[in-house]
Amino acid sequence: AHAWGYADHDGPAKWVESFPIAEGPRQSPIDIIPSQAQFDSNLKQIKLKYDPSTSKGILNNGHSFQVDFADDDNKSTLTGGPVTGTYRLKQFHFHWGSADERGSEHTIGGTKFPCELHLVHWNTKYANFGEAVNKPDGLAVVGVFLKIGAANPSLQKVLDAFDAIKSKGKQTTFSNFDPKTLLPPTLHFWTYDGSLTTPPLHESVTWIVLRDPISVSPAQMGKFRSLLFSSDGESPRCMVDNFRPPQPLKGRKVRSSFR
Ligand SMILES: NS(=O)(=O)c1ccc(C(=O)NCc2cccc(F)c2F)cc1
Ligand SMILES: [Zn+2]
Repeated sequence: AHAWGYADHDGPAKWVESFPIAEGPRQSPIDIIPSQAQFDSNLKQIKLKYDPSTSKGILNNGHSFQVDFADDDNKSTLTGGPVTGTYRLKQFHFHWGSADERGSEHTIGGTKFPCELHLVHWNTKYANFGEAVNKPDGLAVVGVFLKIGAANPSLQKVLDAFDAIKSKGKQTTFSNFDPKTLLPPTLHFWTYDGSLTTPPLHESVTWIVLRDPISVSPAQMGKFRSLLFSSDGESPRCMVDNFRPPQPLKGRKVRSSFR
């Protein structure tokens, strides 16, 4: 079985054994070097239209936790930015560290953030997520950095559901949540062609990494670290450091929507 994780025995350095694309030409995440990004005046603003009624549930999948959305119509979509057509919101999830000095997947000039939010969207030119997930233009993921500061009330709504999803496989309903409340004040972004940052590492993602972070308090980061990788009955393993380190750029260009 393709059991993978973030420990020494099954972590990012080992993924290539089962997923050779781990050494492919468009792997994610990357280190974004702002001075080497190319401003592209043809990049449109990204338009995120999210309907809170599409939020369904929250699940601990043993690698992270995710909030899932109904994606049977165009109620919650991403358009504009670097993408053509309409991409539907499927889920959002996070990656975080065991301490505030690490946790993000993308880095900015080598700077790591304590946490990174990923809003996952699939291209409606394909029938569904499963069809889109391995196509070169199949997915668009918006990445948002979290920076230590004031407690984030919108994030707190998500964290308040954690008692019901502490261990792997647990899920509960999560209704009427508006992911727009997790976005920073401006949608300036960097964009590049990349991949899923977890196995199967499909090279199917147009990455849209927002320049501005949102806030998270130290106590809220502590709540993230209270989740477990392990399922009930197994010896408890704290869900921390569930991030892949930056991968080689291999000649790719990173474009910016801002000067
Ligand atoms: N961190 S990220 O934003 O790059 C990322 C986003 C989505 C997925 C995912 O959906 N995985 C499960 C999954 C389910 C069905 C089919 C798949 F290929 C698959 F990867 C993995 C990583
Ligand atoms: Zn992710």
